Amino acid sequence: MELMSHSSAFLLPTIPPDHRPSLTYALVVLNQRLPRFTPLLWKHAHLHLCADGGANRVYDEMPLLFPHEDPSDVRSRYKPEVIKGDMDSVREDVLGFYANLGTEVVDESQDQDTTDLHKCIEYIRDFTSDIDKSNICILVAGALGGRFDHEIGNINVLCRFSSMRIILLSDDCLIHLLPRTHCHEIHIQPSVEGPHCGLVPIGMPSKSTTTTGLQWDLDNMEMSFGGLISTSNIVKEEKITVRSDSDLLWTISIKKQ
Ligand SMILES: Nc1ncnc2c1ncn2[C@@H]1O[C@H](COP(=O)(O)OP(=O)(O)OP(=O)(O)O)[C@@H](O)[C@H]1O
Ligand SMILES: Cc1ncc(C[n+]2csc(CCO)c2C)c(N)n1
Repeated sequence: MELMSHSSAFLLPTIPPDHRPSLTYALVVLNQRLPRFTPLLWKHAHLHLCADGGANRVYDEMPLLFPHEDPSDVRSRYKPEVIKGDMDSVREDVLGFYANLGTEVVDESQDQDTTDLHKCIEYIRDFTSDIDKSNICILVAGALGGRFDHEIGNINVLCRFSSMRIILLSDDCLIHLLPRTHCHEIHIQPSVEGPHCGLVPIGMPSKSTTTTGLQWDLDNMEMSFGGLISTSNIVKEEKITVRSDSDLLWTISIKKQ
């Protein structure tokens, strides 16, 4: 089975040049309070999208993260390339401001069956070549905490686009999928993440999951919702390995520095 490597190096000020896998990052900003490290994610990303009301957050809150700078300087520096959604949350003044700077606005108000995050992931999927697709990692800022229907909708996007690398982020933790098609190596960045972590089967029970590097490792164990899931686990080594017959969600805490 093919190996898939994961690392949260995007939370470091500079990504080590020899870092593997070498990925291209895209950032999607949602309509939730911006995580404090959003400027760092922005710097690492080559493409920046706002999901509908996410544009209000960039406009209103990016300047608050740079209290000593002129807000208009900050706003022109953090200009999204795309705003996409059903346009029921983004304010007219914000839309006008970014449209004037050249941001592409994609109005999908006719589609009331998919979320704004879903629409943004489709944009990235459809405008990325097949070669780039395997190299792209989508960071989603503001995806967790707040309204539970939104949170679970965001997690559902991980499952609907299970062949893409998508990482949901809040100030406190991150979540991504470990598809059952691969075995996984997770390279922990101890300066910025851990030690709390969890592994949760999603979609169907797991008959067999095996891990190394955790305080409570699983050895060919069954996991299911309503049965055993691994929460409040602790990373013990800098490399965690996971192999499962079911898709799993991996979550790890982000350190407050
Ligand atoms: N409280 C929240 N928790 C998690 N994600 C959120 C939250 N609020 C918004 N989002 C995310 O940001 C995206 C854009 O938010 P926005 O408020 O524009 O959505 P919306 O379509 O207006 O939702 P609704 O009509 O249900 O309020 C959503 O699709 C969702 O992914
Ligand atoms: C069964 C079902 N439940 C809820 C919605 C509503 N909905 C889901 S995504 C979305 C867009 C949010 O920007 C809206 C309004 C639906 N269409 N179908």
